[in-house]
Formats: sequence, C-alpha cells, structure tokens
Amino acid sequence: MDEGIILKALSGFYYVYDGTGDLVTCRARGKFRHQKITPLVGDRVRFTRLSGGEGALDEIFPRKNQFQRPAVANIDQLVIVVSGAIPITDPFLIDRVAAIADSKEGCESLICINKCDLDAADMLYQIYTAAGFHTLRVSAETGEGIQELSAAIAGKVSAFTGNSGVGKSSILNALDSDFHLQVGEVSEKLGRGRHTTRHVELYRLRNGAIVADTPGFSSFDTERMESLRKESLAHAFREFRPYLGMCRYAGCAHVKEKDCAILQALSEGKIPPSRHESYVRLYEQAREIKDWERVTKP
Ligand SMILES: Nc1nc2c(ncn2[C@@H]2O[C@H](COP(=O)(O)OP(=O)(O)OP(=O)(O)O)[C@@H](O)[C@H]2O)c(=O)[nH]1
Ligand SMILES: [Zn+2]
Repeated sequence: MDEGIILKALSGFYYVYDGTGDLVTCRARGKFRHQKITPLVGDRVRFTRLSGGEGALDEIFPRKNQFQRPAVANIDQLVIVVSGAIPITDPFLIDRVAAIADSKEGCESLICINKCDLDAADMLYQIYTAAGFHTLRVSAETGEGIQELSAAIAGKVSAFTGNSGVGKSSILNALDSDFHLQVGEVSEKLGRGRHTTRHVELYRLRNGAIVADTPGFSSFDTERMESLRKESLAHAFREFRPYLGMCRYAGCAHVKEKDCAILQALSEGKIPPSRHESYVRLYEQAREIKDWERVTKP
C-alpha cells in the first residue's frame, strides 16, 4: 500500500499526492461511510493503487488538527497576510484568527506584512514581533522578502488567510508563477470563481511547499468561535502564557481583576496594548455566546 496526502476532494473523489508523481484519483472504501468518517483535504492517508491512475483509500491517519471553514486538516502553519496600506488591516482581525491557529495542536502562525513598497507597517511589525510571532515583511509587487517567505513555508502545509485585497493571490503568484495556472484550471472546471465556493484545495509550489488559498478572515473558522471558550482564550494569546497561573484569583479573567499577572505585564509593556484589547473583546464575545446558549438550551 502507498501513502500520501489528499490535496483535493470533489464529488466523492479524493485526489492524493504521494510525494512524487501525478495525483491518484481515489474513492473512499465503504467502511468510512459506515463509520461516518469523511476524508478531508490535508488528510494523510494509506491507499491501494488500481489501474489508470485510480486508487482506493484504505486508512486515514490521526489528524493533528482540523479546521471547519475551510474544511481542512493537518495545517502546519497559518500564514496571516496583512497590510499597512490599501487596505490597512485591523489588528483585531489578526488577533482573532491568530488565536484560532494558536489554540490548535501543531499549527504555527506566521504574520506576513505585504505591500511594503507602499508602507512598512511599523506599528503592525512592532506589535507582532513583540508578541513573539514570526513576522515577515514582503512585497508581491517588488519581490522584496519573497525569498524569505518561500524558505519559511518550504516543506510545510500552509494555509493563507487575510482580509480581502491584502494580496494573498499576488503573493502566491510571486512565490510560484505557475500558481495562477493551477488555480485557473480549477475555477474553470467548477464554473465559478474560487472565492464564491467553499471548495478548498491544496496546491504544490515549486519549492516543495503545499499551500491552501483559503477564504478571507471573515469566514475563517470564526463563526461563533466554537474553538475559543473563554476559559481557554488566554492560552491562545502566546505572550500571555508565561504569566498564566500567577494571578491572585484562580479563575481570573485578566480583564480588570485585582493583582492580575497579565494586567501587570501589560502595564510593564511586556504585552502589546492592542493584543490585550483584542483579548478583552474576544472574551466578552465568548461570554455572550455562553449566555445565549444558556437561554436557548433547555
Ligand atoms: N503596491 C502593491 N500592490 C499589491 C501588492 N500585492 C498585491 N497588490 C495589489 O493589491 C490588489 C489585491 O491583490 P490580490 O492578490 O487580488 O489580493 P487578495 O488578498 O488575493 O484578494 P481577495 O481575492 O479579495 O481575497 C491587486 O490590485 C494587487 O495588484 C504589493 O505588494 N504592493
Ligand atoms: Zn489575571
């Protein structure tokens, strides 16, 4: 039996890449349906090769992480594309999506500041380097920083996200000029634009990176923030972690409590103010969801 990764799922077919040649078009064996297991794009699988480039999925290896929207598994790295100019990215949107990635097992986040030819985005750069994120400055227009980004994604499975117009597609094209051809082919087959659908696909770049061009921030697993319960939210803010457990009260919310280690670190400049503001906003939202659930659920 062979092993590979599902790059694409369409109409009951799973397109598996075994690390070398062409994709193998697989059907899932009946046992998956009986077990109610749906193979996902990103799944590592074992399969049997049949004739004519076809195959059968035999086994899905355990997932290290999983996203609902887009439905994709085993993401090594979320590349959060942001910009300091046209459009300026709101730090809250960055923090929300970074918290989702940082709450998943084995998913790193990389902050990629694009359009540096227009604006160096010093404020964003300072916030995210201070918070401990790997932060890169690039320009899809001039090619600045693209080599460094290429090295940061090589050999990994990365999902790209970012607010609309920030330059995700331009960056992917700068990384690999064949990228638009791969994407164009799919859009044509589906007969619609790639962002009008929930279809997700992984693409192989020439440097060995595997990438997903996902929908923008607004739809990236942010619906109702199911993954971010208020109790676990502080853990999803990486620079808060050294101080957790050091507050005076065990159930400290780190919002305005007395003798809170997070608020202390904030006042000492060890936590960027905008990061704490985002935390408070998400905390309030998570609390509202809980209250709402309590009202509607008997
Ligand atoms: N000056 C400059 N313009 C850029 C850069 N990167 C992208 N752009 C421009 O920004 C606009 C949006 O770029 P896209 O690559 O379509 O952005 P996107 O994030 O894929 O947008 P959506 O598909 O809406 O999510 C285009 O007009 C690009 O030419 C850059 O580094 N510098
Ligand atoms: Zn606290």
